[in-house]
Amino acid sequence: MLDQTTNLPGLLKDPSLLESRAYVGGQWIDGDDGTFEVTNPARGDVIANVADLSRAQVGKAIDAAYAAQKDWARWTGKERANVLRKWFDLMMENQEDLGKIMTAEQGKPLAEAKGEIAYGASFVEFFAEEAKRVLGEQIPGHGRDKRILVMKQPIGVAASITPWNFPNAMITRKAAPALAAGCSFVARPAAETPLSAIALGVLAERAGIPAGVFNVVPSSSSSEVGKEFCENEKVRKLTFTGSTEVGRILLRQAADQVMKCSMELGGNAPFIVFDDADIDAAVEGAIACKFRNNGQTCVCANRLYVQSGVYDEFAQKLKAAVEKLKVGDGLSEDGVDLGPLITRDAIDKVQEHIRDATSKGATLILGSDKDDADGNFFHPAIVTGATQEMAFAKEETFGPLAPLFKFDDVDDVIAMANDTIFGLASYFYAKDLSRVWKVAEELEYGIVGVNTGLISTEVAPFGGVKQSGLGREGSHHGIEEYMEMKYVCLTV
Ligand SMILES: NC(=O)C1=CN([C@@H]2O[C@H](COP(=O)(O)OP(=O)(O)OC[C@H]3O[C@@H](n4cnc5c(N)ncnc54)[C@H](OP(=O)(O)O)[C@@H]3O)[C@@H](O)[C@H]2O)C=CC1
Ligand SMILES: O=C(O)[C@H](O)CS(=O)(=O)O
Repeated sequence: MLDQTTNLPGLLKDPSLLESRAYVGGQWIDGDDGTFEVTNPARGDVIANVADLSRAQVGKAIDAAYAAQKDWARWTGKERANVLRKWFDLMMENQEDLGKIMTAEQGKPLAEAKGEIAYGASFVEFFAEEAKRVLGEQIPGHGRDKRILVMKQPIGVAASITPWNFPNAMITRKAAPALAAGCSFVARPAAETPLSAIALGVLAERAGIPAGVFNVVPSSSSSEVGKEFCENEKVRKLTFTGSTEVGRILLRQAADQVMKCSMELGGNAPFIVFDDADIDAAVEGAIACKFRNNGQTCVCANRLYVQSGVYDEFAQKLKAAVEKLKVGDGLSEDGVDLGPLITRDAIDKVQEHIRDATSKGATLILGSDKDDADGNFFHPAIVTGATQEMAFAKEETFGPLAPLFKFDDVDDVIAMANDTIFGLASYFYAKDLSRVWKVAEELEYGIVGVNTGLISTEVAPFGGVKQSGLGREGSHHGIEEYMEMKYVCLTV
């Protein structure tokens, strides 16, 4: 660990954004279960002691959301749009401070954290606009005296459980469409990164979002909160981003109420480079796709398949590019590309995958399976000679390891790419148009990046197939997750 303490309030233009209480029903409250520590993963020091809410207090937040929702739904779409737009404006006005809070609790370099604030804010901006465009239908009746109306109405109270890797955007990607639709919202952030979520509550209050419409319930016990969300009859929608393992738990719990769920779960993205690819562009895309957030995203390339004719060139150019990446403390050093991993466990998993691969014949051409720095820092690694028998072919590494697989035939690589229970993001680089169509159609994934390694945007429907999830977030489709459709049959 770096021997330096984090004076976070001293870094902020507006220290009041650094709140450690919960935001429930428009009130700032302490936790009945005391507080839990939030640490800086780069330095290991405690940066905040955050309110630890009990399950009963989470129940009270649900009550507040339930009480506020009906009136919020009576606002016009434009009225909701105006306060959401104000929320967006406040996020962007405070981008620097929100970025510093995120880097302090999550570790990503400040530039990347500020980028996430803009990304997270873009969902608020987008769904502020969508709030005015929730349309119903009139369908020609099945009888001369029948008139058919289709209404779209907000589902009610929505509850979210989100991970530490995108502490701002994973909440706004859910809360923005929910609020735009006229739902109220209870957000439970990851215990590793609650400060960014609480800061969203500070700005929601300033934006004029009514008390009880947006609530933040930090807690050290995620399972208790999950049970409250799934068992409380006032909750009508559960939206989760995280591992498939936890997604399964929540789906089982939500089944008792047949609750409407959105699940953004794990991935194992293939990144395929064909021999007609622009190799330099493919290397640039691989860096962006593999090492974004230090490999800690569900859409990061987890397996890199390179056609044999360009394998050596790609491996050499990728190694040269990765060697230039700077590892360091995103709060105190300029030009840092890779911050710390979130925990020691995250490092252990990367090391485990490297050792598994080399024990099965892979070659480590960059990096080490040992920590080369104290604490949570781990330098990026590349292995060649990767095969489908190695752990990363089935498990998500969720860290800075790039395994290179060699292939010859297009049908073989599609089969290998699809040989996983996951189906979130996939990528490939090629120029031949018939090959592009064939591969894009045959990859079994919710997202396909063609000649790009970055696919994250508020205007597109983000989500997975197979065991990577249910539903879509972002785009005009995203608001449907928070609406119910009502068919009215009028006899006239
Ligand atoms: N598809 C996507 O968009 C994303 C997928 N992921 C996947 O998640 C994994 C890594 O992220 P990670 O945060 O560790 O994932 P986890 O699934 O462990 O945690 C995600 C969230 O769920 C909470 N949680 C954990 N167990 C329970 C439970 N029993 N009931 C209710 N909530 C629970 C966690 O709380 P706490 O941390 O406080 O325990 C956290 O807030 C990877 O597999 C990654 O692919 C991650 C981010 C995005
Ligand atoms: O949690 C994640 O990994 C995100 O869903 C990835 S992205 O939407 O920020 O690309």
